[in-house]
Amino acid sequence: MTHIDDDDFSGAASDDFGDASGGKSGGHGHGHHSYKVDRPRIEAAVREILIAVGEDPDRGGLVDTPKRVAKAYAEVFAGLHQDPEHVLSTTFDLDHEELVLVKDIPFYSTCEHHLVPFHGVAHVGYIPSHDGKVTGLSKLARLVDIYARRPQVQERLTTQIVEALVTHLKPRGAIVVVECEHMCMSMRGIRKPGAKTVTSAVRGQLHDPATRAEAMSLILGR
Ligand SMILES: Nc1nc2c(ncn2[C@@H]2O[C@H](COP(=O)(O)OP(=O)(O)OP(=O)(O)O)[C@@H](O)[C@H]2O)c(=O)[nH]1
Ligand SMILES: [Zn+2]
Repeated sequence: MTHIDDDDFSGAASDDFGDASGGKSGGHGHGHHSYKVDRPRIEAAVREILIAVGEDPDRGGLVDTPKRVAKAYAEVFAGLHQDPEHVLSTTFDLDHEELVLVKDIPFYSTCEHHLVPFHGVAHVGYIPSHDGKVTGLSKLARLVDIYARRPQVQERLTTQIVEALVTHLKPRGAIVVVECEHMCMSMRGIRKPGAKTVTSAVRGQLHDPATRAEAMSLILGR
């Protein structure tokens, strides 16, 4: 398999994400990982967890669970093996030097502290520069997924998205706002369902108060 797109999980029977970076090394920021999702290892671990919580991993409803979880993890953590540079390499010659904003991009991520989901929406905007690049709108949503499909914390998710924009599009400014509910705060622990965490990261001209206020009013205006 030479390239994995978000839609390619019909082919999840193959675990080899080895060349998902398009042959480039570096840029994925996870050089210490092997490029493979080791499904048998996940299966063995899940079986252990089932035993450890007091379940019978051999009962009918659970026999295939380790396999299912391994398949699901390969999908949920696929972003570890995907390269943002590759996604943002589709660019257009458009003479647009004003704000481009895709808002309310829904996503699911996994809290790296508890390995339970956190989910919500991301708002991703940038101001192209004359010598910078304009990319396809869907690519901004793909960028969100690449970083969401990893063990994450919300703060890092937010800054990784904005940094990828800065690095690969060289915009005059960039803004990312992420609003999430963390299941680790809803279903366990402090148990506050509905509590929302909002994080933002701005770069370049979006630091300017008027520009930032304009972006924020577009983001928050429902
Ligand atoms: N900053 C940040 N914290 C997070 C995120 N996701 C989960 N957390 C927090 O990570 C913290 C882990 O705290 P610990 O005290 O080590 O773990 P814990 O005993 O399970 O904590 P409780 O959740 O309070 O029960 C908790 O406060 C979580 O709310 C995130 O994306 N960003
Ligand atoms: Zn958590």
